[in-house]
Amino acid sequence: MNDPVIQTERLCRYFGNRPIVRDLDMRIPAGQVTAMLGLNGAGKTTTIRILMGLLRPTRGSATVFGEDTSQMSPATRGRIGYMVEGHFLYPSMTVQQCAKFQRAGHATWDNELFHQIVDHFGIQPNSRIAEMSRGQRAGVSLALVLAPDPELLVLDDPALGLDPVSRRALNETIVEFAGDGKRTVMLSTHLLDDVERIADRVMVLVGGRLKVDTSMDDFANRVSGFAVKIETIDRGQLAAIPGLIEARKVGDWFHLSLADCDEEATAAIQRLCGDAIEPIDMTFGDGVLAYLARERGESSFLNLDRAGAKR
Ligand SMILES: Nc1ncnc2c1ncn2[C@@H]1O[C@H](COP(=O)(O)OP(=O)(O)OP(=O)(O)O)[C@@H](O)[C@H]1O
Repeated sequence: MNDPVIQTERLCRYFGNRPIVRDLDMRIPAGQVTAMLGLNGAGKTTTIRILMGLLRPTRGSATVFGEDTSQMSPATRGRIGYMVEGHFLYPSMTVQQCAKFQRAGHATWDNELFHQIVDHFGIQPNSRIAEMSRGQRAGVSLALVLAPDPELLVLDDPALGLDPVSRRALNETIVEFAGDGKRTVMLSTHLLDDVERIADRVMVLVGGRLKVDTSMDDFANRVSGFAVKIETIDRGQLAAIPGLIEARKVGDWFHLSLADCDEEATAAIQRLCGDAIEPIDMTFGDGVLAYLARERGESSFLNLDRAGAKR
């Protein structure tokens, strides 16, 4: 098997005495699009900043192209395109000036590619950054990052605040870039629909820990849902269900989401409610939400009916 492009081992990062990234063992294979999901504050940007050599780990290690990220050589850095959250660009520059400024720092620069991407976002090359929409600025940032033809593209929440048309342009550009399987993309995002469209792999960070790291197909096969008819379940009973991700009360039913459901798990559920079990079709979004809602700690006993009645 090929060496992973990104690898972390027991990676930890504290801010003060707060653990933000915890024991992360991550392997990002070459030639795939990997999406990192997680609630606000889960540690996605912190992880990316460590991978880009901008932040040192408190413990553990991170390598990109086999090189320790805290001592990354300029040659390795040159193989990476990194687009930061918020797409910072100098407001007074025009698009062309941005390109001229950026290409001076890169031996490889594909000007035609730069202009194709800019055009795809509906941007005129002589427009000034200060006069652009957020989506257009994202387009310029992406073009600046892709024009040097990086082998690894790292995008931190690239779709933040973009309208649907700009988002589509962004997704199409990412897919096109990764398309031939020679380049690797890692992005953090909150947009589950986009992940389904463009990602090959998904990671879910929960409270700084990696709870999911798998292919999209595997994720769909490994997360299952059941509706069980039972008045109440206590925490002890929930703890006895192996692989339980989340339990939500919906009307007279509890909806249970499970990872890697096996006979033992099914038997544990049957002990609770006999045959009053119905399988639920779980979408990708349902599966991810089960992990994320559990993290927020509000969902285990959420009764949607009651929530509705309060309004
Ligand atoms: N330099 C810093 N000093 C202290 N705390 C920090 C620092 N950088 C990040 N944090 C804290 O670490 C936590 C994780 O932040 P991070 O930006 O990694 O989350 P995230 O998963 O990217 O969130 P979002 O989805 O909102 O972008 C947050 O609580 C944040 O306030």
